[in-house]
Amino acid sequence: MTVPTTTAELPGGGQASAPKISLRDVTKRHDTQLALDRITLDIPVSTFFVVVGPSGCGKTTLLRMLAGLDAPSEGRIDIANSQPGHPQNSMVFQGDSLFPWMTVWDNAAYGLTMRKVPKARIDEVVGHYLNKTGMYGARTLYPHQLSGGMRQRVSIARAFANDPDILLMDEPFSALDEQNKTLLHEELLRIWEETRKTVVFITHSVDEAVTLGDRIMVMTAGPGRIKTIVPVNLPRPRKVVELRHTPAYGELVYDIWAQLREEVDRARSREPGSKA
Ligand SMILES: Nc1ncnc2c1ncn2[C@@H]1O[C@H](COP(=O)(O)OP(=O)(O)OP(=O)(O)O)[C@@H](O)[C@H]1O
Repeated sequence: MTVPTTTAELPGGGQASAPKISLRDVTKRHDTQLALDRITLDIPVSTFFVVVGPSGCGKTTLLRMLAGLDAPSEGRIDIANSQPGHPQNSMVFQGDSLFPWMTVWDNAAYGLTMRKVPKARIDEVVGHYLNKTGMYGARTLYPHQLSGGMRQRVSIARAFANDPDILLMDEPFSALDEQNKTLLHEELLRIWEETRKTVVFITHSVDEAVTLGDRIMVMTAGPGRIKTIVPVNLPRPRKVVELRHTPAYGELVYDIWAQLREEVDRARSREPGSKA
Protein backbone atom coordinates (compact mmCIF):
# COMPACT_ATOMS: atom_id res chain seq x y z
CA MET A 1 0.00 0.00 0.00
CA THR A 2 1.07 3.59 -0.52
CA VAL A 3 2.00 5.13 2.78
CA PRO A 4 1.06 8.79 3.23
CA THR A 5 3.82 10.44 5.18
CA THR A 6 3.38 14.17 4.80
CA THR A 7 0.62 16.48 5.95
CA ALA A 8 -0.35 17.39 2.40
CA GLU A 9 -0.78 13.72 1.47
CA LEU A 10 -2.89 12.79 4.46
CA PRO A 11 -6.61 12.40 3.93
CA GLY A 12 -8.20 15.10 6.03
CA GLY A 13 -4.72 16.25 6.91
CA GLY A 14 -5.68 19.91 6.63
CA GLN A 15 -3.38 22.72 5.67
CA ALA A 16 0.18 21.84 4.85
CA SER A 17 2.51 23.56 7.31
CA ALA A 18 6.25 23.52 7.89
CA PRO A 19 7.19 20.31 9.70
CA LYS A 20 8.45 20.61 13.25
CA ILE A 21 10.05 17.18 13.02
CA SER A 22 11.27 15.73 9.76
CA LEU A 23 12.77 12.27 9.17
CA ARG A 24 14.23 11.23 5.85
CA ASP A 25 15.06 7.58 5.18
CA VAL A 26 15.98 7.00 8.82
CA THR A 27 17.38 3.53 9.39
CA LYS A 28 18.68 2.19 12.70
CA ARG A 29 20.70 -0.94 13.28
CA HIS A 30 21.65 -2.30 16.70
CA ASP A 31 24.86 -4.12 15.79
CA THR A 32 23.70 -6.17 12.81
CA GLN A 33 20.02 -6.16 13.76
CA LEU A 34 17.81 -3.86 11.72
CA ALA A 35 15.49 -2.08 14.19
CA LEU A 36 14.04 0.68 11.98
CA ASP A 37 13.93 0.64 8.21
CA ARG A 38 13.80 3.82 6.09
CA ILE A 39 11.37 5.96 8.06
CA THR A 40 10.38 9.09 6.15
CA LEU A 41 7.98 11.31 8.02
CA ASP A 42 6.95 14.92 8.62
CA ILE A 43 5.30 15.93 11.88
CA PRO A 44 3.72 19.40 11.63
CA VAL A 45 4.14 21.89 14.45
CA SER A 46 1.59 21.62 17.29
CA THR A 47 0.65 18.06 16.34
CA PHE A 48 -0.06 15.41 18.97
CA PHE A 49 1.55 12.50 17.12
CA VAL A 50 1.02 9.00 18.47
CA VAL A 51 3.04 5.91 17.57
CA VAL A 52 1.62 2.41 18.01
CA GLY A 53 3.14 -0.87 16.96
CA PRO A 54 3.86 -4.38 18.19
CA SER A 55 6.44 -5.00 20.86
CA GLY A 56 9.97 -4.72 19.52
CA CYS A 57 9.06 -2.76 16.36
CA GLY A 58 11.40 0.09 17.26
CA LYS A 59 9.17 2.69 18.94
CA THR A 60 11.59 3.46 21.76
CA THR A 61 14.49 3.40 19.31
CA LEU A 62 12.69 6.08 17.30
CA LEU A 63 12.02 8.22 20.38
CA ARG A 64 15.61 7.93 21.58
CA MET A 65 16.82 9.25 18.24
CA LEU A 66 14.35 12.15 18.39
CA ALA A 67 15.72 12.92 21.87
CA GLY A 68 19.27 12.91 20.51
CA LEU A 69 20.21 10.00 22.81
CA ASP A 70 21.04 7.84 19.81
CA ALA A 71 21.98 8.57 16.20
CA PRO A 72 20.46 7.06 13.05
CA SER A 73 22.64 4.51 11.24
CA GLU A 74 21.49 6.14 8.00
CA GLY A 75 19.22 9.00 7.06
CA ARG A 76 18.50 12.31 8.64
CA ILE A 77 16.41 13.81 11.45
CA ASP A 78 15.67 17.55 11.58
CA ILE A 79 13.87 19.30 14.41
CA ALA A 80 13.00 22.95 13.80
CA ASN A 81 14.27 25.13 16.61
CA SER A 82 11.68 27.82 17.22
CA GLN A 83 12.68 28.86 20.75
CA PRO A 84 16.37 29.68 21.07
CA GLY A 85 17.52 29.29 24.67
CA HIS A 86 14.91 26.62 25.41
CA PRO A 87 15.60 22.88 25.54
CA GLN A 88 14.94 21.03 22.33
CA ASN A 89 12.98 18.31 24.09
CA SER A 90 11.65 17.00 27.38
CA MET A 91 10.91 13.34 27.96
CA VAL A 92 8.30 11.60 30.10
CA PHE A 93 8.88 7.88 30.66
CA GLN A 94 6.83 5.02 32.00
CA GLY A 95 8.95 4.55 35.09
CA ASP A 96 10.00 6.90 37.81
CA SER A 97 12.11 9.72 36.54
CA LEU A 98 11.78 12.08 39.51
CA PHE A 99 14.74 12.81 41.75
CA PRO A 100 13.91 11.07 45.04
CA TRP A 101 15.82 13.60 47.14
CA MET A 102 13.89 16.59 45.77
CA THR A 103 10.41 17.81 46.68
CA VAL A 104 7.61 17.89 44.12
CA TRP A 105 8.24 21.61 43.64
CA ASP A 106 11.99 21.24 43.12
CA ASN A 107 11.48 18.33 40.74
CA ALA A 108 9.03 20.37 38.65
CA ALA A 109 11.34 23.40 38.73
CA TYR A 110 14.48 21.42 37.89
CA GLY A 111 14.87 22.35 34.21
CA LEU A 112 14.14 26.02 34.80
CA THR A 113 16.52 26.17 37.77
CA MET A 114 19.28 24.59 35.69
CA ARG A 115 18.68 27.24 33.00
CA LYS A 116 18.96 29.92 35.68
CA VAL A 117 15.53 31.33 34.90
CA PRO A 118 14.66 34.17 37.35
CA LYS A 119 12.99 32.91 40.53
CA ALA A 120 9.81 34.95 40.04
CA ARG A 121 9.32 33.34 36.62
CA ILE A 122 10.02 29.86 38.02
CA ASP A 123 7.44 30.45 40.75
CA GLU A 124 4.89 31.53 38.18
CA VAL A 125 5.46 28.70 35.68
CA VAL A 126 5.92 25.86 38.17
CA GLY A 127 2.95 27.05 40.23
CA HIS A 128 0.85 27.11 37.06
CA TYR A 129 1.68 23.55 35.97
CA LEU A 130 1.48 22.06 39.45
CA ASN A 131 -1.98 23.62 39.71
CA LYS A 132 -2.95 22.25 36.29
CA THR A 133 -1.90 18.75 37.30
CA GLY A 134 -3.53 18.98 40.71
CA MET A 135 -0.15 18.70 42.48
CA TYR A 136 0.23 22.19 43.95
CA GLY A 137 -1.07 21.04 47.34
CA ALA A 138 1.59 18.30 47.40
CA ARG A 139 4.47 20.62 46.44
CA THR A 140 6.45 20.05 49.65
CA LEU A 141 6.21 16.24 49.51
CA TYR A 142 8.90 13.86 48.25
CA PRO A 143 8.36 11.25 45.49
CA HIS A 144 8.24 8.34 47.97
CA GLN A 145 5.22 9.98 49.59
CA LEU A 146 3.28 9.97 46.29
CA SER A 147 1.25 7.36 44.40
CA GLY A 148 2.36 6.30 40.90
CA GLY A 149 -0.30 8.52 39.34
CA MET A 150 0.84 11.53 41.38
CA ARG A 151 4.45 10.95 40.37
CA GLN A 152 3.46 10.91 36.70
CA ARG A 153 1.54 14.16 37.24
CA VAL A 154 4.73 15.77 38.54
CA SER A 155 6.68 14.41 35.55
CA ILE A 156 4.13 15.99 33.22
CA ALA A 157 4.22 19.30 35.12
CA ARG A 158 8.03 19.26 34.91
CA ALA A 159 8.03 18.51 31.18
CA PHE A 160 5.63 21.35 30.32
CA ALA A 161 7.25 23.80 32.76
CA ASN A 162 10.54 23.19 30.97
CA ASP A 163 8.92 24.63 27.83
CA PRO A 164 10.80 22.51 25.29
CA ASP A 165 10.44 22.65 21.52
CA ILE A 166 9.03 19.12 21.48
CA LEU A 167 7.71 16.74 24.10
CA LEU A 168 8.57 13.03 23.90
CA MET A 169 6.45 10.59 25.89
CA ASP A 170 7.26 6.86 26.09
CA GLU A 171 4.27 4.93 27.46
CA PRO A 172 3.95 7.38 30.37
CA PHE A 173 0.69 5.92 31.71
CA SER A 174 1.11 2.21 31.02
CA ALA A 175 1.80 1.31 34.65
CA LEU A 176 -1.28 3.13 35.96
CA ASP A 177 -4.72 1.71 36.74
CA GLU A 178 -7.66 2.56 34.49
CA GLN A 179 -9.09 5.32 36.71
CA ASN A 180 -5.79 7.09 37.10
CA LYS A 181 -5.12 6.73 33.39
CA THR A 182 -8.42 8.39 32.46
CA LEU A 183 -7.77 11.27 34.86
CA LEU A 184 -4.25 11.72 33.51
CA HIS A 185 -5.60 11.69 29.94
CA GLU A 186 -7.99 14.49 30.86
CA GLU A 187 -5.25 16.52 32.52
CA LEU A 188 -2.78 16.00 29.69
CA LEU A 189 -5.40 17.03 27.12
CA ARG A 190 -6.24 20.18 29.07
CA ILE A 191 -2.59 21.21 29.33
CA TRP A 192 -1.82 20.27 25.75
CA GLU A 193 -4.77 22.24 24.40
CA GLU A 194 -3.45 25.27 26.26
CA THR A 195 0.15 24.92 25.03
CA ARG A 196 -0.18 23.07 21.69
CA LYS A 197 3.32 21.63 22.03
CA THR A 198 4.46 19.23 19.35
CA VAL A 199 4.21 15.84 21.08
CA VAL A 200 5.44 12.39 20.05
CA PHE A 201 3.68 9.86 22.27
CA ILE A 202 4.31 6.11 22.28
CA THR A 203 1.67 3.71 23.49
CA HIS A 204 0.45 0.13 23.20
CA SER A 205 -3.12 1.27 23.79
CA VAL A 206 -5.26 2.06 20.75
CA ASP A 207 -7.81 3.72 23.07
CA GLU A 208 -5.14 6.02 24.44
CA ALA A 209 -3.92 6.80 20.91
CA VAL A 210 -7.37 7.82 19.66
CA THR A 211 -8.21 9.72 22.85
CA LEU A 212 -5.12 11.89 22.68
CA GLY A 213 -3.81 12.00 19.13
CA ASP A 214 -4.12 14.17 16.03
CA ARG A 215 -2.38 11.52 13.94
CA ILE A 216 -1.62 7.91 14.71
CA MET A 217 1.27 6.13 13.07
CA VAL A 218 0.93 2.35 13.00
CA MET A 219 4.28 0.59 12.65
CA THR A 220 4.96 -2.82 11.18
CA ALA A 221 6.42 -5.71 13.16
CA GLY A 222 10.20 -5.33 13.36
CA PRO A 223 12.10 -4.08 11.52
CA GLY A 224 9.87 -1.07 12.08
CA ARG A 225 8.45 0.61 9.01
CA ILE A 226 5.48 2.94 8.63
CA LYS A 227 2.40 0.84 7.95
CA THR A 228 -0.01 3.77 7.85
CA ILE A 229 -0.68 7.17 9.39
CA VAL A 230 -4.29 7.78 10.36
CA PRO A 231 -5.61 11.31 10.98
CA VAL A 232 -7.88 11.61 14.03
CA ASN A 233 -10.50 14.15 13.10
CA LEU A 234 -12.30 14.10 16.44
CA PRO A 235 -13.14 17.62 17.66
CA ARG A 236 -11.18 19.35 20.41
CA PRO A 237 -11.31 20.16 23.23
CA ARG A 238 -11.98 16.51 24.06
CA LYS A 239 -13.74 15.17 27.13
CA VAL A 240 -12.39 11.68 27.57
CA VAL A 241 -15.41 9.79 28.88
CA GLU A 242 -17.91 11.51 26.55
CA LEU A 243 -15.58 11.05 23.57
CA ARG A 244 -15.36 7.31 24.15
CA HIS A 245 -19.15 7.02 23.80
CA THR A 246 -19.23 8.47 20.29
CA PRO A 247 -19.56 6.25 17.19
CA ALA A 248 -16.68 8.10 15.47
CA TYR A 249 -14.35 7.15 18.34
CA GLY A 250 -15.43 3.50 18.19
CA GLU A 251 -14.89 3.34 14.42
CA LEU A 252 -11.39 4.77 14.69
CA VAL A 253 -10.42 2.37 17.47
CA TYR A 254 -11.75 -0.51 15.37
CA ASP A 255 -9.89 0.58 12.20
CA ILE A 256 -6.57 1.16 13.93
CA TRP A 257 -6.80 -2.04 15.92
CA ALA A 258 -7.43 -3.96 12.67
CA GLN A 259 -4.22 -2.50 11.18
CA LEU A 260 -2.26 -3.14 14.35
CA ARG A 261 -3.63 -6.65 14.77
CA GLU A 262 -1.99 -7.85 11.54
CA GLU A 263 1.39 -6.65 12.81
CA VAL A 264 0.94 -8.03 16.32
CA ASP A 265 0.06 -11.42 14.80
CA ARG A 266 3.10 -11.22 12.53
CA ALA A 267 5.38 -10.38 15.46
CA ARG A 268 3.93 -13.25 17.49
CA SER A 269 4.35 -15.76 14.68
CA ARG A 270 8.09 -15.09 14.81
CA GLU A 271 8.41 -15.75 18.54
CA PRO A 272 10.29 -18.91 19.55
CA GLY A 273 7.87 -21.84 19.89
CA SER A 274 5.19 -20.18 17.75
CA LYS A 275 3.12 -22.67 15.68
CA ALA A 276 2.50 -20.10 12.92
N1 LIG B 1 20.67 -1.08 22.73
C1 LIG B 1 20.24 -2.10 21.99
N2 LIG B 1 21.08 -3.07 21.57
C2 LIG B 1 20.66 -4.09 20.81
N3 LIG B 1 19.39 -4.23 20.39
C3 LIG B 1 18.50 -3.31 20.78
C4 LIG B 1 18.86 -2.19 21.60
N4 LIG B 1 17.76 -1.44 21.80
C5 LIG B 1 16.75 -2.05 21.16
N5 LIG B 1 17.18 -3.16 20.55
C6 LIG B 1 16.38 -4.07 19.71
O1 LIG B 1 15.80 -3.26 18.69
C7 LIG B 1 14.44 -3.64 18.45
C8 LIG B 1 13.53 -2.47 18.72
O2 LIG B 1 13.52 -2.22 20.12
P1 LIG B 1 12.63 -1.07 20.78
O3 LIG B 1 12.86 -1.11 22.25
O4 LIG B 1 12.89 0.21 20.08
O5 LIG B 1 11.16 -1.58 20.42
P2 LIG B 1 9.76 -1.11 21.02
O6 LIG B 1 8.81 -1.07 19.86
O7 LIG B 1 9.92 0.14 21.80
O8 LIG B 1 9.40 -2.33 21.97
P3 LIG B 1 8.38 -2.40 23.22
O9 LIG B 1 7.02 -2.05 22.67
O10 LIG B 1 8.45 -3.82 23.66
O11 LIG B 1 8.85 -1.42 24.25
C9 LIG B 1 14.17 -4.84 19.34
O12 LIG B 1 14.39 -6.01 18.60
C10 LIG B 1 15.21 -4.70 20.44
O13 LIG B 1 15.55 -5.96 20.97
